Amino acid sequence: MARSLDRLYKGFRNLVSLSAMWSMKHPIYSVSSRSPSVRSMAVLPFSFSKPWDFSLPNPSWGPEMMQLYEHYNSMCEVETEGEEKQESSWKRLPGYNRLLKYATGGVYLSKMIQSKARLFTRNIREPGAGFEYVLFVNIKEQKCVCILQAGHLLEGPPGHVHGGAIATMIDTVTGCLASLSGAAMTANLNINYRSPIPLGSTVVMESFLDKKEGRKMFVSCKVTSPDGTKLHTEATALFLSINLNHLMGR
Ligand SMILES: CCCCCCCCCCCCCC(=O)SCCNC(=O)CCNC(=O)[C@H](O)C(C)(C)COP(=O)(O)OP(=O)(O)OC[C@H]1O[C@@H](n2cnc3c(N)ncnc32)[C@H](O)[C@@H]1OP(=O)(O)O
Repeated sequence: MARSLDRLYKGFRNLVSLSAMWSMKHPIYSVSSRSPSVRSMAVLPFSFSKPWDFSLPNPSWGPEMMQLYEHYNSMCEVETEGEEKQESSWKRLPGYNRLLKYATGGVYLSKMIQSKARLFTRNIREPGAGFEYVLFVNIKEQKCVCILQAGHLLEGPPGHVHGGAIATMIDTVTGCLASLSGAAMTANLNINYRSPIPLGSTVVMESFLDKKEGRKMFVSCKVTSPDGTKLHTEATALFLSINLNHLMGR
């Protein structure tokens, strides 16, 4: 069973990298209209064969989100050094609302794969209402950047983002970085909230792998305004790499 779980995790990672390669080969459509039909029209040809990728632009994205997206997405393109073409160390990660939808694993996985289960950060269907975000990873530098536009359903203090929603995103970004080389779970998360994040605004979340000691990964995260002048939140986290049997309670 351990082998089938490992295959499942590898399958998921392959899906991630294939989709990332696919998205690099097919330029993202430009968002010039605010009409909600723009996204559905543009995505339609692929929606039957591919799961919906939430980390592509949609009409709810404001100019700051689009600008940041284009900036980081351009870094994912192939780098040219003289005549030599080199693969960029930046990758955009596609975002799906289910991790295990396409997995097969028989009876052992039936406990984990529930048809109604959805990834917490991707379960609000209305574009712009919840977490609009894209993750970019740099494997060489062990760094993860997330651009986030926080929607109106994430309110905590009036007009501002809920601290739990910020924590959720920090866990997601640091968790993504910690999981690059295999499954990992959050053991500890420390957060300092420095300045409130207005609803509807866009922020940049940068996460670094500070130290690795055996199974322990010490990761930090900083949330700032797009130009980096305003610090919103700082966090440190401890992740432990796990064998996927851990999720089966074995
Ligand atoms: C998973 C699939 C991922 C797919 C990727 C999609 C990305 C999606 C992004 C979403 C991502 C979202 C991510 C999420 O939301 S993950 C969901 C939130 N996290 C959890 O639910 C985790 C619950 N806890 C556990 O399962 C276990 O406690 C873990 C696995 C963490 C450790 O239990 P395990 O039995 O394995 O280890 P151990 O107890 O022998 O300890 C080993 C060592 O670690 C040290 N230690 C342990 N705990 C702490 C602590 N709190 N502070 C300081 N140190 C701690 C301990 O002292 C020892 O050190 P030493 O004595 O050896 O020196």
